Order: sequence, then C-alpha cells, then structure tokens
Amino acid sequence: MTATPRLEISHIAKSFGGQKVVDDVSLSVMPGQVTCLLGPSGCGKSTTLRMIAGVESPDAGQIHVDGQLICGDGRDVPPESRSIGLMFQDFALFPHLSVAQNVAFGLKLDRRAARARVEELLGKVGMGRHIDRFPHELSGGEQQRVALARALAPRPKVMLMDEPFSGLDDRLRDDIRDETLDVLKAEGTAVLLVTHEPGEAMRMADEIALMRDGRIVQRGAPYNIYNTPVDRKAAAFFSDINVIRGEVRGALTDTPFGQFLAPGVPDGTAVDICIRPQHLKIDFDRAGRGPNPTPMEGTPARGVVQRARFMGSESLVEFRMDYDGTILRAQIPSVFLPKPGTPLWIMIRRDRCFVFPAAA
Ligand SMILES: Nc1ncnc2c1ncn2[C@@H]1O[C@H](COP(=O)(O)OP(=O)(O)OP(=O)(O)O)[C@@H](O)[C@H]1O
Repeated sequence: MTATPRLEISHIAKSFGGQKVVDDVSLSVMPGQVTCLLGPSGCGKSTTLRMIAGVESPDAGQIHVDGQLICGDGRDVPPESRSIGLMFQDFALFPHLSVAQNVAFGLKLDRRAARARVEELLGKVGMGRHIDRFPHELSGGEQQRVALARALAPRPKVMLMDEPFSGLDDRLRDDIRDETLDVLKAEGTAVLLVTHEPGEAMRMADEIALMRDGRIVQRGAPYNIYNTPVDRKAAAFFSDINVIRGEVRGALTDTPFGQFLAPGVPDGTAVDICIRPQHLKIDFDRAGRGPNPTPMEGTPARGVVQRARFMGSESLVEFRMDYDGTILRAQIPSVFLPKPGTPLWIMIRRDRCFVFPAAA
C-alpha cells in the first residue's frame, strides 16, 4: 500500500492577461517532507503557492490535501478550511497582541487547551520566556520564531512558506532555518517552500522542484539535481558554469581537453561540455611542458590568469585560454592565489562534466 501524500497538486495552470504563468504543474509532498519550489524571479512560484493557499483560483487542475479534493472539478474549499498554514517574509505578527495572543489567534480551543498548545509551541521554538512580550520587544529572529509557532498552532497538515527567511541576516538565517525544519518535521507537517536561492533549497529540501517559465523542468533530491542537471540552464542555476564547445564526429567530441563520448549524437552536431569551477584543476607551467595528467583528467590546456580573488576558504581564478581566448573560471583552495599574467595549465574532472546540445 502506498502512503497518501499530505499535499498533491495535479496539472494546475494559471494565466494572467493571456500569459500562462503556471503551466501544467504537478507535485506531491509527503508528511514531514520538505519540497522546495526553486526558480528565478517571475517563474510562477508564488502564484503556485497562492493557488494552493486558496487566494488565487487555478484555471485548471486539482489540489488534494490528505487525499481530500480541496480545489478543482468545481470544488473550491475556502482558505481557512484547507488545513494549510502560511509563513511569508512579510507576514507580520499582530502588533497589539502579546506573543501568547498572537500564537493563540487562530485556535478554536477552550482557554486551557489553547494555553497548553501555545506553551508547547513556544517551548519548541525556544520562545517560552517571551510569552508575555509584545512583537516590538522582540528581535527579527524572535519574531520569526513566534510567526512559526503561530502558523503551526492550528496543526496544519501543510505549511506553505514563501521566502520566509529572506529578511534575516546570514548567521541568524542559518540557525532559524535549521530550527524551523526540526519543528516542522517533528510535527509531521508537509512543507512546500518557495525560494530563488539554490543554497537555501539545498540546505532545506528533501526534494527540489526546479521551475522555469511556469513549468517544473526537473524534480529530485538536492544531490541529484546538482549532479545530474537536465540541461545547461539547470546546471547554471546552482553555480557558475564553464562551457567548452565541441563538435561531434563518430560519437566523439574533440575539445582542447581531449575527446568526450557523445553516443547517439549525429555527426556535425555542436555540443556544450559544461563544468563547475570547483571541478577544474590547475597546475604549474614547468617551462611550457605542463603536467602529466591522469586518464581521468584528459588533456591539459594552457591559460593565462586574468584575475584572482581570495574568498576565504577558496580562491576564484579567471583564465584566458590559449586555444581560442575562452574565459574559464576555477575555484581552488585559497592557499594558492596566482598573480594576473601567470601561465598555468588547466585540467578538467571528466567525470564531473555535463554534455548537452549546444545552446543557440
Ligand atoms: N495578479 C496578477 N496579475 C497579473 N500578473 C501577475 C499576477 N500575479 C503574478 N503575475 C505575473 O505572473 C508571473 C509570475 O509571478 P510569481 O509572483 O508567481 O513569480 P515568482 O516566481 O514567485 O517570482 P518572485 O520570486 O519574484 O516572487 C510574473 O510575470 C508576474 O508579473
């Protein structure tokens, strides 16, 4: 028997003024699972969330919570009856209510039961001491914790979060993100989180749904999405990408870094070999002789350092390659910071290359 997803959306679509902004989007989230809807600004993430919350009506498709149809086929359950919690960046606390009153606000329980739930949740988010304070007496991070407790108080089956941490500074954000996840997982809530930051998605998600132009272009665990991107744009969404252009001949692509397999690709097709900056290796010039690479590293090619930046734990080095002036970027350990003008040899981790048909 397969378990029922907490949240299931099937083929939902939405147009504004004839423009499709959400186009046939389907996904499901299991209890205690975090799915991140990740994509660039304007790709339709927030519109998808708003349709699930019930503040926007889809043109097509169905939405189920715990197997119950809440939207679609003529049914449209009002937002407050969907068992869905919301946490948005600008979802402010009520300023005139205390922390306890804020958290109790949506609860339909008698006073004692409500107080018990409020104390339980404020304890879970580490805010028990501040139960009688008012929002203006709290820091941004503390307000965020109270907002989480308030959203969780009515025991929603699904929690929708739209860039909820973007108002916080980096360190605090990491802490609150992790604490929030722990609480949500312990409550068994299914979480759908919208973000345009790949780092945030990888840190939080069990599954990432990568969205572009209103469609989900790839779904999978962060490791898989990062290491087996579906196309060049998907690869480039997570880091800088170096591109080495080649042309296929006899199922092989010749490049300055040696030959790459391109099985099933017709002769004469241009392909892009894409590699992340951390998968380039550099070596000294040795009076023009260069390194002796392993088979995994293929053929080395020479380039001249254009720029080098010290970034703390690593250095970012930009090369102009001798073979055709292409610029390649390498991320290397920061013990090494070469000077501009230095000739160096570059090898690429062949097992870390992605081969795609060339972008126009
Ligand atoms: N009510 C509306 N009327 C008209 N167009 C809208 C409306 N809501 C959203 N759009 C348009 O739909 C597209 C998708 O918007 P949406 O807010 O879903 O994107 P997003 O991926 O969440 O972007 P961001 O990360 O910037 O919030 C945008 O081009 C936006 O201008």
